[in-house]
Amino acid sequence: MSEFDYDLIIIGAGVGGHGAALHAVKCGLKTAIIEAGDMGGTCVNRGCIPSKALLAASGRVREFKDTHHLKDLGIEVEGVQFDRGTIAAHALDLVSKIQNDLTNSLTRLKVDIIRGWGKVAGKQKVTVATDQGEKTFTAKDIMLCPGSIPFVPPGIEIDGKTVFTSDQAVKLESLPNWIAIIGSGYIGLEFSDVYTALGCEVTMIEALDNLMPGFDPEIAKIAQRVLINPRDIETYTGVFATKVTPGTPVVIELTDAKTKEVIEVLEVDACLVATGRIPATKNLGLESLAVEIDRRGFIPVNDKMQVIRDGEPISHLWAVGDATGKMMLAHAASGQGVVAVENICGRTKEIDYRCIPAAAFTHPEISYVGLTETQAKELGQQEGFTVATAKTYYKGNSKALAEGETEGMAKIIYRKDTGELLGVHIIGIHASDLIQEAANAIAKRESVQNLAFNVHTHPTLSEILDEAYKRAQVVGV
Ligand SMILES: Cc1cc2nc3c(=O)[nH]c(=O)nc-3n(C[C@H](O)[C@H](O)[C@H](O)COP(=O)(O)OP(=O)(O)OC[C@H]3O[C@@H](n4cnc5c(N)ncnc54)[C@H](O)[C@@H]3O)c2cc1C
Ligand SMILES: NC(=O)c1ccc[n+]([C@@H]2O[C@H](COP(=O)([O-])OP(=O)(O)OC[C@H]3O[C@@H](n4cnc5c(N)ncnc54)[C@H](O)[C@@H]3O)[C@@H](O)[C@H]2O)c1
Repeated sequence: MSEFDYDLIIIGAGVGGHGAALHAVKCGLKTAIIEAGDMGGTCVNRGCIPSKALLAASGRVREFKDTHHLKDLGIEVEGVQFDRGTIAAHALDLVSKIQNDLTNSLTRLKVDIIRGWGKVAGKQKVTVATDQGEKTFTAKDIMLCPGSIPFVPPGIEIDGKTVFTSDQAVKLESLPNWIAIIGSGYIGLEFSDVYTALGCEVTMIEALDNLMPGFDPEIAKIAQRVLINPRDIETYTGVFATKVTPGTPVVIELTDAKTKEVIEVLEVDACLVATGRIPATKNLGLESLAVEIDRRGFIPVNDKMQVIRDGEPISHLWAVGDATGKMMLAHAASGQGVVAVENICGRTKEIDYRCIPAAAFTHPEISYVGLTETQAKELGQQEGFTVATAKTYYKGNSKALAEGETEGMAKIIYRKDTGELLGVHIIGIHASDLIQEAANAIAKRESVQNLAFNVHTHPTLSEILDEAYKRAQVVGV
């Protein structure tokens, strides 16, 4: 008989907590998961799932509206009709299905689901504020997976109707004629894709000097040409939205990032605030173990996912997911969860962020894995190697030509001496699927010259990467 109620208690049933719980059961750990809100967290309820459902429907509308493209394939479609409410319902139904599947997968595996607000209450102890009062549980190990919430800059007022974050946008309650989107990151980009496909006019406001600052600059340039310029999108860069007042109209004060002077006041029908996310690490009881969150509120962890205090791991305390601030992605969260459980079971494992891919599910898509060219060059300077790149284009690929979808590029970044693949960046149709091959290669630290021996199916888009590996020139071997 164990001295603890559980081997593992997980706080937060988002994808991080869920991934960890499934792996814990597989490893024979008696596991409980605590959730105060919706089972499945952000990804299932307010993130990946509903946004991809909206992108799927709006992407089809965009396709059917592209009469020139269809005509080239010999197809004529007259007048595309869509129903906003049904598109919104498709997203909502999918959320409900996946939420149920996720909850059932836990109950089937006999993971105890405890509903309420969980807090660390000292070493190997948690309390939960349930509907029946506070309960205390002990566990050999505790894993924190509280996730993140939208960041709303000061001066911006959210009313949830005319000024909102992605939490409300995924419900697609209206299609404003003119919507301002603040931020040109993942959420800004994906929602500009949805809104423009469904006929809304978009004004995109980005504080930094370039749109999509998180992406490789060459890819961002193509993205601007393909995803922004031909669409009903007006853009501001180097400009902060310093004051946003909800209402009819929504009033937005724009301030130059350098001069700090108000340069314009916009009046629009609605405003989506997509300015990043912050960790949900308040009221978690971290002080009971003297854990100090960092300046931005993230829980400090090492690559084994142990929580760090004064540079040293705290025994039996783990954290994964958005709250660790490493890579705010669903699959990164569950990958971290698996790593933590492996270490809990005594098998040393470290997370390898280099091989975790990311994708924006726009039409066409953008994806990447590993280092950017700048990061690779910095590493090269530190470690004494030269970096090279090779690029291939969708317009040279038979499958892309057959589809009539020739906008796009793949760029590979590698060590010129050993050929080790360091990073891959893709824009074009199915970029989110194509990146996985590169992620697997980087995980094994494979070289481009070996990757070039892999035979790819013809005619497929995968030949875009095949061609890039073959074009790469390695001098050291
Ligand atoms: C619009 C949008 C689209 C996205 N699209 C993608 C995508 O396509 N691909 C992708 O990889 N990522 C995407 N993401 C990011 C992804 O949703 C997150 O990276 C992921 O949800 C993080 O998982 P998590 O488990 O760390 O946290 P969360 O999913 O935020 O889950 C944390 C859970 O913990 C609960 N909780 C918090 N504190 C407590 C407490 N003290 N007690 C009890 N319960 C608590 C919360 O209620 C929540 O349910 C998207 C995000 C957004 C907003
Ligand atoms: N497909 C996906 O994987 C996916 C999709 C959506 C969200 N996400 C995750 O959700 C997180 C949040 O997404 P996001 O798009 O909100 O954040 P982001 O960090 O990707 O982009 C935010 C952008 O807003 C800009 N910004 C910040 N404050 C501003 C202001 N006051 N005025 C103008 N611009 C401002 C920033 O410079 C940045 O470019 C991301 O980190 C991402 O990991 C992932």
